[in-house]
Amino acid sequence: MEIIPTPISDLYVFEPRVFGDDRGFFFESYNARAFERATGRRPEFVQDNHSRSRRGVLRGLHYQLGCPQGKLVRVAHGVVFDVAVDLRRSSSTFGRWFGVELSGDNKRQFWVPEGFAHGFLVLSESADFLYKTTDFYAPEEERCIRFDDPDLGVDWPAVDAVNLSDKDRAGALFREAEVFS
Ligand SMILES: Cc1cn([C@H]2C[C@H](O)[C@@H](COP(=O)(O)OP(=O)(O)O[C@H]3O[C@@H](C)C(=O)[C@@H](O)[C@H]3O)O2)c(=O)[nH]c1=O
Repeated sequence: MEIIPTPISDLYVFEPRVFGDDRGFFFESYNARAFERATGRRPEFVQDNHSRSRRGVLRGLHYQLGCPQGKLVRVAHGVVFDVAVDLRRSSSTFGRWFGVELSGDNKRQFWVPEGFAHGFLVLSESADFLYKTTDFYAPEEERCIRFDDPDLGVDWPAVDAVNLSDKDRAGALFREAEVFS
């Protein structure tokens, strides 16, 4: 597994070693030892999630204020632009975002630890998005920041139309959002 550091501390992109042969391919989609070597952590993942979205769907930018979740995310089929925003006030990169293309072809994974907001935009006809989380879903703790917040200025790839849930359309401005210490 290749570890690709990012300009934001604790945020990593992983590229697994893929073994292809005439049957197809094999790769380890999670290995606790390799994860610990890369991040210095061996979290207990308690939930695995899978969503499917059409082209132009944008889910985010989401986080849980209480019960914050670290998320190890990947795409099994399709292409997305995946974004994490540092919401840790004490961080030197507070308010900065980082984005990476994740696809069924590049098999890249993105580790988004607790203290970040997370979202993605689907660039292919559809995308199957899979992720492991370090805490359980806690709807009362869910928060959403607008994907197009002017202070964050995330440079999303252009799509014909962005498809948002009602919840995400009502996302907060970054400057008014509750964040982490
Ligand atoms: C996230 C989640 C949703 N649900 C339910 C609630 C709701 O009825 C339905 C759809 O929920 P949402 O619209 O919140 O799903 P979605 O917009 O896909 O939410 C996800 O977005 C990405 C970007 C993340 O980072 C995730 O942590 C999560 O917030 O699924 C669960 O039962 N468990 C869960 O863990």
